[in-house]
Amino acid sequence: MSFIQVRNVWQQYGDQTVLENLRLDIGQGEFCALVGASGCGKSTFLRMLLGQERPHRGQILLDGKPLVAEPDPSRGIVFQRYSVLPHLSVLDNVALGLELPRAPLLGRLFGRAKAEARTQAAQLLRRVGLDHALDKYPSQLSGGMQQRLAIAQALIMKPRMLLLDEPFGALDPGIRKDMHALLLELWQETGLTVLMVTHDLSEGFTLGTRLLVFDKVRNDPQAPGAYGARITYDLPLNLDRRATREAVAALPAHVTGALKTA
Ligand SMILES: Nc1ncnc2c1ncn2[C@@H]1O[C@H](COP(=O)(O)OP(=O)(O)OP(=O)(O)O)[C@@H](O)[C@H]1O
Repeated sequence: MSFIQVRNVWQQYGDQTVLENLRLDIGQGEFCALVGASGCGKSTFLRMLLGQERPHRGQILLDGKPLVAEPDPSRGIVFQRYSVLPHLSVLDNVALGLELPRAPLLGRLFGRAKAEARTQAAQLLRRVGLDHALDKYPSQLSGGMQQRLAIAQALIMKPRMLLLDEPFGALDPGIRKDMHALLLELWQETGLTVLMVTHDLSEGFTLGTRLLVFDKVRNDPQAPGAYGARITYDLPLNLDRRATREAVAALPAHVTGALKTA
């Protein structure tokens, strides 16, 4: 059974149909790049997967069960900008994700639990290359560093699905390349299912194991809101990389641990 099943999903706001009849199966560990014209509903689709909004019609299933229409730790999201909290340090931005669910009233843990949350956060920040910036504030970070922080913030909850809405759109080409490498490494290591909206087709081709093209094929000038976008192309990509990841995932843990250290 597919991890994500999208069954005849429609979305509309007032009398404007945005998405029509999306049908899609996504397996655990796929990396889907979503492309399409501006305004055709890609972010709307991510918001439905996140549980921020419900489909107007149709259903989304996760592991065969209806998706709960509220944010849930199994789903992490990174936006192009403004994902991180400006008044918290880098370390606190990431540790907060662990603290909030465990201490919902005060929002903070104390003693050993707090130390553990901070140690875990610091380890992940080292993994994304931010170990030298734990006490800095987001405004003191470059764009690339802020996105590393946003990725760490999303990953600390160990989500199964990572949703990325043009995460590298505001970055310089050199920094983008570094971020691509980091994202692929994290994807390879974690078995995450990734859905990434991008306006850069080459980025989609480089990173994705699958390219989903959203397009509005029907248009009625008399009723501009009548039709929405559909997925018009669903192309498999980078099959070698997918196969490599599957082969790595099949190796015993002691071997992969040694590989990572190496
Ligand atoms: N909450 C909302 N209420 C009303 N209309 C909305 C709402 N959210 C999105 N829309 C409309 O739905 C359409 C799709 O928007 P969406 O942001 O999903 O497109 P997109 O493909 O992600 O665009 P872009 O590539 O420019 O980010 C737009 O016309 C937008 O104005």
